[in-house]
Amino acid sequence: IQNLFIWNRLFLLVFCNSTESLIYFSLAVLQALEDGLKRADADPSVKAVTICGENGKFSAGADIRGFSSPNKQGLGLGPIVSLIERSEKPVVAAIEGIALGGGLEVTLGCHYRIAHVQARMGLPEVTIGLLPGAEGTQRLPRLIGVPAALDIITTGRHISASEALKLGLVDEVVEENTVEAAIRLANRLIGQPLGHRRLSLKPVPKLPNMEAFLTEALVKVKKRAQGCLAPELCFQAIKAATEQPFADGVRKERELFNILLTSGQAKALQYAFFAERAVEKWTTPSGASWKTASPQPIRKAAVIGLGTMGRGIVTSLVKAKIPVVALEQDLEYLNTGRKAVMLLLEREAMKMEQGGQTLDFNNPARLQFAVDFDVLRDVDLVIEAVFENMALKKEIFNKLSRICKPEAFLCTNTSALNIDEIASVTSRPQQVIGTHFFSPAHVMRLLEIIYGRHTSPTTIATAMQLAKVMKKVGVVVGNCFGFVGNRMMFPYVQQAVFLLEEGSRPEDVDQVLEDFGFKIGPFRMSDLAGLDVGWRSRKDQGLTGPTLAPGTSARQRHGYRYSPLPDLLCEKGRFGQKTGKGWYQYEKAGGRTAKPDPWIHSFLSEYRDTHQIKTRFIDQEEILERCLFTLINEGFDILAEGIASGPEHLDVVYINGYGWPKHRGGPMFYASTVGLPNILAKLQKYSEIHPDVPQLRPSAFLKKLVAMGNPPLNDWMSYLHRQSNKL
Ligand SMILES: CCCCCCC/C=C/C(=O)SCCNC(=O)CCNC(=O)[C@H](O)C(C)(C)COP(=O)(O)OP(=O)(O)OC[C@H]1O[C@@H](n2cnc3c(N)ncnc32)[C@H](O)[C@@H]1OP(=O)(O)O
Repeated sequence: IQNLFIWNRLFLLVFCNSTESLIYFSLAVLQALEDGLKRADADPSVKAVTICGENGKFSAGADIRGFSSPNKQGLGLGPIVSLIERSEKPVVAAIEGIALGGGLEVTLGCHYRIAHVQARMGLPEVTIGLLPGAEGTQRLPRLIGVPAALDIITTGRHISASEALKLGLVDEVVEENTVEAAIRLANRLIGQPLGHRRLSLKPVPKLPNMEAFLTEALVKVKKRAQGCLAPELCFQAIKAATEQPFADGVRKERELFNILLTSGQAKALQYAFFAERAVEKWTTPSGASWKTASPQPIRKAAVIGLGTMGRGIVTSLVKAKIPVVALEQDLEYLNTGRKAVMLLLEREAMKMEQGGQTLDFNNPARLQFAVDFDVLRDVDLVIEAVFENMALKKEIFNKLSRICKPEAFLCTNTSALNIDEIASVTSRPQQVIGTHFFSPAHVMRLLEIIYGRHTSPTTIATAMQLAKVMKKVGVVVGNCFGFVGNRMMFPYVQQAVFLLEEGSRPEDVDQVLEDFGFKIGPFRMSDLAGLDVGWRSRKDQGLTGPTLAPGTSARQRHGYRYSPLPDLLCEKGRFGQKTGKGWYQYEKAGGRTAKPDPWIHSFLSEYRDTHQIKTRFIDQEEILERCLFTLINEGFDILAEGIASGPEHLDVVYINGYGWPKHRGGPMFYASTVGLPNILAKLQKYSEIHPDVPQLRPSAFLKKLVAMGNPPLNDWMSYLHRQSNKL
């Protein structure tokens, strides 16, 4: 390649056992980049430079692990980007695969950018609690303007090559070999002036109403951030670009970057990034994992029940391009379900069209509706999503076991029911598995995958593969009441209700938890989900309703504290949003705006009078600690019982399914930041005050970890194994 200096073999990280490579900067890569540029500059035979990645991928940016190491890798990238920009020889970036974070910032130093049509670009630093700290917050607004730069930097979203071209982020999009196209362009550029292509020398394009635009944008950014610091600091860095010369803007960017780098939020978000990837590598206590099991292909699936969950699941399968049969019990239910599914799919198709994609769902080979179980004979996998009722589920599974082909997998969408009991009525318990979707199922990313006593590794692998194809985060967990998510949620909600008995109001409790970062507090959540759901479950468990033994104390069950408050609300027809009244009042049945309800306030004070409970002021600290620490305490029991194979699993469940603020890393990560001795001490304190609440009694595993000196989260599970070995 005569007059060109081809930058190649720079970024290489071989991952998994595939031949693909994902590239991110290490110190060695930075050094090589700097040395090479200097050599290219000094060598008169080099007339132009092309920078590309290897194996069809440009760069995934800096090594995220490097940010938490004392020797912070990637920090020297800004000066190298400047060095590229200053080069007297034209430098062209050939973007293939991905150019993310520092990878994209390198291309902003280049004088021209060519992207392959399938390339994706972005500055996702905000998602790991940082900002584009290699001068990206100063160059991008100069290239594509403030509104587009703000959007890309504060959301961290990936953009396609065609969007990048429209925005002016790249100069050309090619379908053929990108590196060759870049070399051709570089050849044409030799000897041409480059000054106008150096972004640091350009002004930020003016807006007629920049000040007003920025004021409004900040409000939006803050609202979306929900307590996360990085989006606001990204905003500040871009604002600096609009107000200050390039060099001062870079100084400001560095200052803001350092604030973020040393913040707990960046650590939490980076932990969450790796936690999500760690749960993909599932294992079970018996040693099953990807290494021991291969997923089976799912060429056709079925969904039984077209209620809220079934509709979302069908939509997810269609989006994943898996042919699906949707089944209902009769034509009336089928028609209602069909209309609802088609509406969801139309909305999804519209959203996808905006991103240049299509969704084919009007083809009967892709989506079929039926009432007859016989159509299930040839499906590879069934997801049952009927009403949460054991007898009904068992009846369906028994039927499925007789009708479906022997190799078909049978999944149940349940939030708490026993997988083994459901599997027991089939002739293939090894192919029965729980798939707990979260509502709305076509939106929520979490999929709890619950193996029973007889579930085979192949079935787990197939369910995990299905999650991946549906672009969901599958988390493999063991079988127990409520599995991981709901089991941890029970003590949290229970404490919230106990706090009402003692003196709080629903809006006080919600406010504290929303200030902590939850999307919605427990009472708003309960109103949204419907209070009748829990009521039905408590009736099934004999905790309330006609099966309750006469003479049972109103506030005790099985010798422990019980609050009948949610049951009393249901008896009054207050089911939440759907009836227009619950813990809050709404403008109408189905309304969404929660308003504190004076009726609830007087109902609570009458309740306290009836039960001779002295109303007391409960401060924010107590609300937060009692709700969160009982949830975390349950998490330690779950780990000790082997229901989940590590704390990351619990954290991924909570971040993706329960609105836990990601910038706090998940409940178990949060526990590690609060310090286990502190959590233990508080649980001990509250447990002494409320001895009739077993959920406040510290878990033996938590006590063990404190006794072992509060080890880091990564080491927790090793203490558990040591403990079991001794036993
Ligand atoms: C004065 C201050 C100056 C500061 C200068 C700062 C300069 C630059 C900062 C940055 O660049 S920050 C990093 C920005 N980049 C990202 O956030 C990208 C993160 N990665 C992804 O989004 C995805 O991994 C992907 C690149 C889109 C690929 O997705 P895919 O689904 O194909 O694979 P994964 O399973 O996600 O990843 C495979 C494997 O690779 C690991 N990995 C990916 N990216 C990084 C990274 N940037 N650093 C470290 N490790 C990375 C990922 O964890 C997986 O590892 P394993 O689980 O297989 O071990």
